[in-house]
Amino acid sequence: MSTIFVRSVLGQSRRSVFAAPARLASTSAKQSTLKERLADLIPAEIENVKATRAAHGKKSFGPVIVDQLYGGMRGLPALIWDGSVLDADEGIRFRGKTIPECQELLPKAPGGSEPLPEALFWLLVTGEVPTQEQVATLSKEWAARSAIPEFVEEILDRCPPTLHPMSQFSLAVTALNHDSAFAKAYAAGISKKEYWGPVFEDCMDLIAKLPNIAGRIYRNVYGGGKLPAIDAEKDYSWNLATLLGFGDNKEFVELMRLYVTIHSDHEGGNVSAHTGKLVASALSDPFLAFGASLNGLAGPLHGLANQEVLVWLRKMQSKLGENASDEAVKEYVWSTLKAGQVVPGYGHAVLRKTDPRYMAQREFALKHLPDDPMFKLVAQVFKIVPDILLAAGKAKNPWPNVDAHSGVLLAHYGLTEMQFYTVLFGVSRAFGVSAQLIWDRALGAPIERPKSYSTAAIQKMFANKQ
Ligand SMILES: CC(=O)SCCNC(=O)CCNC(=O)[C@H](O)C(C)(C)COP(=O)(O)OP(=O)(O)OC[C@H]1O[C@@H](n2cnc3c(N)ncnc32)[C@H](O)[C@@H]1OP(=O)(O)O
Ligand SMILES: O=C([O-])CC(=O)C(=O)O
Repeated sequence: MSTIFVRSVLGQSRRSVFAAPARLASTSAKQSTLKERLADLIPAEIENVKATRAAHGKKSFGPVIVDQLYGGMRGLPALIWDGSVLDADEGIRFRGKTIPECQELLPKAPGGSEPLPEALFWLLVTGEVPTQEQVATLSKEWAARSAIPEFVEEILDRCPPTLHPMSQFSLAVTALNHDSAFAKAYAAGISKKEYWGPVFEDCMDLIAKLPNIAGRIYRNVYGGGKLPAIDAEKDYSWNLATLLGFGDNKEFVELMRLYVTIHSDHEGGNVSAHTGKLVASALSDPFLAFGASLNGLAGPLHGLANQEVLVWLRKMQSKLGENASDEAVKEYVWSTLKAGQVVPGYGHAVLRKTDPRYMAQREFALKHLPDDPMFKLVAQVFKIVPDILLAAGKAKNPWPNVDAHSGVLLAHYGLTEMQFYTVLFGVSRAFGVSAQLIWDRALGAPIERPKSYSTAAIQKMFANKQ
């Protein structure tokens, strides 16, 4: 447990569960399951939050300026989420750990070198690095929960292949609400204090069922035959890769482990995470909440950008041919801007440096596919775009984000269907949203309801106060 104490107004010392660096779960938790470990941690964190609110609840957290009301609430401090924090220059930390630290510390598959997403989920939920055994137990538990109801299979089978994979994904996830443990428990009159238990069960089911949903969408839309069964002896990413038809490619399986780990969470305010939190604050169950997250992730300024990047690169390639000169690429980038379009994969609402998720994927490419022509184009664009965005003078961040790199890795291994890419992002984002929903219910987070103002009210408020 943490060594950092928060002093409450009652003068009692409170332990902050998550204030100290993550430590090995084995030292404090023996071999408990994730749910048992969470049950241990919740009471102390409830007290920690109470103490923090008692000590600081009435203090100002800085001014709000009118531009923030009109400007997408950029930078407005408005949410609490301990699972991950985003620094504008450094990028994301999961429970205090950078991506390279996660790559080093989290358990890996036998013979693998990328972290297992199971371990990342344990870290997000508990703040602790799990043991190899705890991770293996989680893989097995997810495999055991992986089957999707027949009627959800039928919904997917009835979707026209022309329906975007993200719409199919959102439909299927929403329909899982049919068997929600939380919705049933709520209808039966569960006490507020117990909410987190069935929400945890729903989140475990949600994550577990996503490979079957993603695999079915992929095979329905793009062909590829009957969906194989989940193998309970294998990890989540191996199963995901296998259901997509790429399980026999070890490098692709490793890519899935890295991909699902790094796309999982990006603090609380991004569109998909915040949407899930908002919808669940009305006590909609995790399937309804995550369905809504997916609908946000499907927007081109958010998760769909990974599809848009590859579409844009392919268009560039077909116009300029392979091995285009820097001058030709520059001209192409300018033509995108002059047409009033964004350069997909560049810029960010918070980041002001190159996204470390981009760098992790670049490292993967340098290790496994340094000569891939499309990777070379991505690297060439990386050299060229930032200067152009700076010269154009609008984007606050000219550097690449995570979406600038993911598509080229997937395409290298033969997953060339760009419209499917955001589904994989969604599988990963379920990890972060789930961890957040579990903690929100454990800590009794209330329904969200910020205040909106009319422009007339703003004008009246500041009339004669120039
Ligand atoms: C997983 C993720 O969600 S990562 C983000 C994925 N999205 C993309 O890659 C799409 C391209 N990027 C963008 O559209 C933006 O940079 C966003 C949506 C990511 C961030 O938006 P904002 O926080 O509003 O960015 P910012 O404050 O820098 O925007 C200022 C101006 O620069 C423009 N701008 C920002 N990024 C870009 C870009 N990549 N290309 C062209 N123009 C850009 C904005 O459109 C805006 O123009 P406007 O004043 O005419 O409205
Ligand atoms: O943080 C954001 O706003 C967008 C993003 O990169 C993510 O959600 O992964």
